[in-house]
Amino acid sequence: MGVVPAIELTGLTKRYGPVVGVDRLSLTVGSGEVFGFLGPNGAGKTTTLRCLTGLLRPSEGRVRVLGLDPDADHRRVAPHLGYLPGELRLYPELSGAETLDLLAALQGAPVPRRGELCDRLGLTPPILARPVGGYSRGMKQKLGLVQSMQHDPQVVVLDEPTEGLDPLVQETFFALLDEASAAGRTVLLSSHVLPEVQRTCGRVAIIRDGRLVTVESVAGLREARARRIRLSFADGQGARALGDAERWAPRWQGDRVELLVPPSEVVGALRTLLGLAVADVTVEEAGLDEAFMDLYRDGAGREEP
Ligand SMILES: Nc1ncnc2c1ncn2[C@@H]1O[C@H](COP(=O)(O)OP(=O)(O)OP(=O)(O)O)[C@@H](O)[C@H]1O
Repeated sequence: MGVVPAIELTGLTKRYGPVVGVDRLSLTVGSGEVFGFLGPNGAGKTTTLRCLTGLLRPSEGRVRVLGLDPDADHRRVAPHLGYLPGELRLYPELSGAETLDLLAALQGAPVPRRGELCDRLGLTPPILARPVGGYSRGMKQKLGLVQSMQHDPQVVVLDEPTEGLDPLVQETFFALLDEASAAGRTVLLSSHVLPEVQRTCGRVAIIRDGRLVTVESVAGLREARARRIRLSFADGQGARALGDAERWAPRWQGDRVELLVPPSEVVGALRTLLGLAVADVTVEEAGLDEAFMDLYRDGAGREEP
């Protein structure tokens, strides 16, 4: 497919009557990327993924998967696209194997990876022979993962893929993502689980209220994250004036104070603070989840209309 991006959204807008699910979202994801899609509840993640897989028609804007319109060109896109919905609905009376056959027919492609994926995820032939109505939540999720990759698609779209999976199976899933990326496949992964995103994704987009807040590399987010400076004072006087350092929103607990300071300002902050009667000081990186949380909460960098 040459230089055609695996996924390209241009001004994607989806309205449900008066409710705007996604608002002018533009995003490009290249081949071989494992791309994270994050945002608080109701941010528009599922809506975006449904537009990407041709299940919803955009109100405005353009969606391209491998250069094709997944709505108008559904039959051409389907063999190259895998999708795990957030709420997988299955026919309870069909067996696991019949379910995979049915979904393969909809994908319109051979399923060269089905056996290997079932093996690795522990879906044995006796399990696959049972009706899925009797499957546990984790077993259903595994079946969902197998169907999303059984036809070895170029682009895999996963909505909350590790829901219900035990930690061992999650490790297998992470290995599958690494392998997919190494093989030049593209994975778009919507998730609320920050360590999972940190572990698997190269870049992440954060959306909020249907709008793109930021697109960042996970490494970039890590570098930009604030440093946590903790100071303690030995004289038992509790909270006191911190001079210039007040602007980093000090949080006091008795004689100890904590500040979150941008990396470029740490040295200046320490100069100011160490002029006070400090008994002890530590500086450490704040967690990546805090960087995410700030973006979730504030919508930093969000464009106004
Ligand atoms: N079928 C629908 N009819 C009306 N409004 C809808 C419909 N589907 C989604 N919405 C609205 O669109 C917005 C985005 O919802 P969406 O399900 O895409 O969010 P999400 O980011 O996937 O949320 P979550 O993390 O809770 O799954 C919400 O305000 C939601 O109420």
